[in-house]
Amino acid sequence: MSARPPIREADLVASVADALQYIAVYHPPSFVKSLAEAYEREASPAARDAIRQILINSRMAAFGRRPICQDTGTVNVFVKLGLGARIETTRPLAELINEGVAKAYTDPDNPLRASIVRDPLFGRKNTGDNTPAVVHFDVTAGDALTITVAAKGGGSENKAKFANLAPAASVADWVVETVETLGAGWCPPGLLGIGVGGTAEKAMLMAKEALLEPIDMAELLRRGPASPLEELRLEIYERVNALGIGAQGLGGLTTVVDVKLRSHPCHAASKPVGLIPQCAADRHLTFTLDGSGPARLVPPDLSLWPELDRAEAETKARRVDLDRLTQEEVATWRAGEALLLSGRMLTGRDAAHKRLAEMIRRGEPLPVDLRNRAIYYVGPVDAVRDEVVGPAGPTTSTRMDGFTDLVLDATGLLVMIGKAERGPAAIDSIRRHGAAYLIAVGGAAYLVAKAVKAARVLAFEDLGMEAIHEFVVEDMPVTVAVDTEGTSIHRTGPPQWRRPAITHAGAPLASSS
Ligand SMILES: O=C(O)C[C@H](O)C(=O)O
Repeated sequence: MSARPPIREADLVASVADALQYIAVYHPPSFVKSLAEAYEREASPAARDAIRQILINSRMAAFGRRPICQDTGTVNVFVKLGLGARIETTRPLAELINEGVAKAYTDPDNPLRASIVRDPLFGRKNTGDNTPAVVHFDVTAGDALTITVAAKGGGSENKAKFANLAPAASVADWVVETVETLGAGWCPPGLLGIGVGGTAEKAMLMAKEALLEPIDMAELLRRGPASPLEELRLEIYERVNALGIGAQGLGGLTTVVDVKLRSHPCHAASKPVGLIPQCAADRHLTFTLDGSGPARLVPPDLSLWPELDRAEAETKARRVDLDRLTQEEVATWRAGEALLLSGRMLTGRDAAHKRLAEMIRRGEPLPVDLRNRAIYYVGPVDAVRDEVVGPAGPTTSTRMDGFTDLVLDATGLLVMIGKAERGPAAIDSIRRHGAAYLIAVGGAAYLVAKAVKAARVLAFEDLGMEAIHEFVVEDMPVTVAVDTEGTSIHRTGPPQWRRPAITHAGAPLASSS
């Protein structure tokens, strides 16, 4: 039998690029199925509407071949290199992988947002092509090269946690207590990846790798646990969902659709635990190269995506004209109320806020007038073809909390739009200023972008996706998250849906290891 031909450099680069393009637009079918089931089960109207938007968005992204989320992620790559694999190259493997990443993210047919900044400490300048990826290598037996690519959103990655527990401490207790502190910035409903054992870095790596396993919680619930590890997965799944956090932290039945857990031997004195949440933009794919050509990626069966429409939710929503916004009108909005926004809004997120705050502190005139305006915390994907803007879902507002009082004081800004909860100081400032905070659904970026009818950059163009834009929107769906009285939906929603945790067999859950 003749030996296999070597893996060609070009095939490797093309396969990485194709896989990243693929996962940017197609949710894994197992995620869509679980989310559709969660939608059917959901009893909380606010959470149900959020899940509906995520599912509609997922279908639009799959059919329109545009990113599910504006945050097209940090590229995580897991390489399993068979000892006998031959690659026809003189270049380092990571360099080839990064060439594939750059090719995917700058694809003119479907450009993905570049989110990576070169230097995390100083300058924070965007690299422009989303490189470099974070690459992990594992040398295995055999002669194949297996690569898993994942695109991990910043909001969920920001909520990763690690603890070195006492050997007798309960992992389930720690996970449940920790998830309760995470807020909604990780865009639930999603998954939890948990790694137990090894060392600190091993536990975190296992948590990340666990997220790449197929979703099988429905199957596990049906057949019951077959091992202590599966029992623990079930316990955590039931207890986390019993917290009532729900989709987008609005309060509801489903916070996680699955809990993935890996373990590894560890020191007798230790019990390292890594926890990494996965947002609703679950994106990963594995392919194998054996020298026979590039990976052949078959599009999923799109009939799996449920066909839902927004009509029902939108007929109940209050219409708001952003061009005639007054403090009196904003004061009539109540936390939890659904709004449809039309008119002009400004955009600005982390880097723009930092710059605005520096200008305010130096007493310099600002490049935009924020008085009585709304600002949307967003970093959109670049537009293609007839689009006004690419996918443009909200970013985590909590990161803007530190600027809120200063900006509200100095500018007369009236409305902020983002996702997830605001902290106590920001809520207090919103109340004192008679302002309001609204949320769009994180993970519904393409759907939100369809409400944007015109877009232009107004200031800080050098910040790229973080520049200040002006959007003209029509019927953009949002929910009042903090009203002028300081009532926060993220504080009032989840307690209403909190319930005692029961086992899959219906018995009350006592905590285990
Ligand atoms: O960067 C973004 O667009 C969003 C970010 O992933 C977030 O969830 O806050």
